[in-house]
Amino acid sequence: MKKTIIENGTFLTMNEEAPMIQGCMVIEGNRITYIGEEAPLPAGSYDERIDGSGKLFMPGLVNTHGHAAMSLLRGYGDDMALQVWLQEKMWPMEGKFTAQDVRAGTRLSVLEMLKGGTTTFVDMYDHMNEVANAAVESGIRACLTRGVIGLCSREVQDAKLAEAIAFAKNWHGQADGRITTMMSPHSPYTCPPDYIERIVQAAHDLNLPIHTHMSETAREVQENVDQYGLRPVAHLEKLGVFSRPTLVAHGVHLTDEEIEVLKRYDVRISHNPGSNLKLASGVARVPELLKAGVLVSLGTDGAASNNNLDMLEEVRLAALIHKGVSGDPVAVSASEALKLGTLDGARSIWLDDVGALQQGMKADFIALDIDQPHFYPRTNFISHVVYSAVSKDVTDVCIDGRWVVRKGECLTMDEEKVKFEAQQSFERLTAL
Ligand SMILES: CSC[C@H]1O[C@@H](n2cnc3c(O)ncnc32)[C@H](O)[C@@H]1O
Ligand SMILES: [Zn+2]
Repeated sequence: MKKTIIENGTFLTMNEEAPMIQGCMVIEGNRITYIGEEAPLPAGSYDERIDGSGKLFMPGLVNTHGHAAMSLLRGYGDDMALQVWLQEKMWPMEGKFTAQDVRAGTRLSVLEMLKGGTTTFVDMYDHMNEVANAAVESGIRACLTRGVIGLCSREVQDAKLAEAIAFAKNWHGQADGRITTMMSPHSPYTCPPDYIERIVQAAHDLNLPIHTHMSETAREVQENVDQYGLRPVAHLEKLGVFSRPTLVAHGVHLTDEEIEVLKRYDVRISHNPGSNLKLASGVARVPELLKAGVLVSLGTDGAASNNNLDMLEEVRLAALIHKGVSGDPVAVSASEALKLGTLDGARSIWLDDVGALQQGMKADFIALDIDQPHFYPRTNFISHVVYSAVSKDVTDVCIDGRWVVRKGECLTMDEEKVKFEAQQSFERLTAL
């Protein structure tokens, strides 16, 4: 098994016992086997020695909600509210997407995410074999789910559910365990109650978690009350969704009581600050969720509502917006925000061995070039990463012990080809 040592590095570990280490880290196969001030073995004992001076090493960022293929629609429907944006812009265009388009859009997104330091992403979409193949090819870690919208005939519902089940079964644990799967009713407003119940049953049968959009806008909450007499949290609780491990995207409009319900069921919330701001959906009650002990993580959502997949930006937004709306400068601290984007992201998708630089953890980490003006003076690197760093600072990315980005270049994907094919797909779609 190959043994690599990174020497003379600055390590931001996300391990509370030793948050910052100046020293070295050893990787054997796909695991971190040592991190500390002194090298554990003589220099000649390693297959590879990497000089980490001038670099900050930290866990890879974990993007817990998105629709990668939607990068094809970046800039296609700006400055609109969610329902209008979905109905008038996204769904008509997505209706024209072929598997090839999903492949092109997903590969573009994966390239962007890798270069910006994201090592794991969650994706809910259609044509998911293309998404899984992009994960295999690129080396990224992924938690994937065929999202289903049930506003269609029973036959089409059946076909979509069968496809979601087959996808989840076939891909769970693939790519050396880098791929895991979930089951996804898109939302309470796009899936009739009996369809949600059938998806929950399938998740039980497959022993898989559920991922869904919920309580993203005030309008959605009101319409749920009008249609079903319940707010979305009570509605999904009644349909048994929370009887499965659940990751909810958005959760913007929640009452104190609903936060308690989510805590009781250990439901996890993917906070998508950039997308929520852009779609004017509101600001999630993250300080209250954290105070109640709900596990919160960060997501970009699709690039059509963000409009990038820059997780460092989401970390910064998470640290900033809650100060702004509450008037409390410690509403979400820098270290809390960074935890949401790394360790808690991994925990939110039930990955217990990624998200920190620690002995025994999977080797999913990134390096930032800290020999730049905005990282000086070298005082508090947690502060510098959250408030000063930009995605361009990411120079190297290692996932599952494999380098996928070195010196800013993706080693697993042909960048020019990926960009060309995405442009071609967009042009074909808009010409139709
Ligand atoms: C069934 S595949 C996923 C589906 O979700 C749509 N989508 C993208 N962003 C959002 C969002 O913020 N809220 C709800 N739905 C969203 C996307 O267009 C796909 O159709
Ligand atoms: Zn979404």
